[in-house]
Amino acid sequence: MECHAYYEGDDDPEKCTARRLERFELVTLHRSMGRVPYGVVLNPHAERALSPADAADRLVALDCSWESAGEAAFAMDGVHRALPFLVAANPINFGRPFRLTTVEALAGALRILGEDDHATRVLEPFRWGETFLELNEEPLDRYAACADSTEVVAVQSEYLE
Ligand SMILES: C[S@@+](CC[C@H](N)C(=O)[O-])C[C@H]1O[C@@H](n2cnc3c(N)ncnc32)[C@H](O)[C@@H]1O
Repeated sequence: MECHAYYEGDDDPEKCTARRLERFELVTLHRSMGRVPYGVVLNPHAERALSPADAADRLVALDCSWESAGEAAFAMDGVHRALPFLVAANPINFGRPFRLTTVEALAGALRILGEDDHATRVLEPFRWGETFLELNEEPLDRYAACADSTEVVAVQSEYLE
């Protein structure tokens, strides 16, 4: 699975997970929207939740600050999908649902799509990376066993109750 990110460059470069992934050759960063390839776009505003039915060979994230991650920022072409309830393990938003870093979003998506080894690999450069998979092990296993987005949303509703 190819991992891509559009890099907006408005977040603290020291803490930016996409830049770190690029250094480890685990993601391809694009600095122009026009160069972002077509794929499954990880978009928290998308209507449909990601599920194993989303046969994908390319994931695309938008790396920017949360302040500029409004709906309009996700202007790239592709199949837009939101990640279901998952909890952040990064130190800035630890324990907070839905507000994932770029690497957590990519890893969560890879796990839901059955690419477990790849998910582990992208998290390796982060000291809290393993914690993300541990914290979310049960929901990730359950989402990965779903047939489609409707089932994923049904599982998610149990965590939101
Ligand atoms: C807003 S950026 C913040 C990046 C952060 N500065 C970093 O260093 O990783 C996080 C990106 O991850 C993806 N993402 C995060 N949470 C998500 C969710 N709940 N559903 C879908 N995509 C999500 C989106 O592409 C989003 O733009």
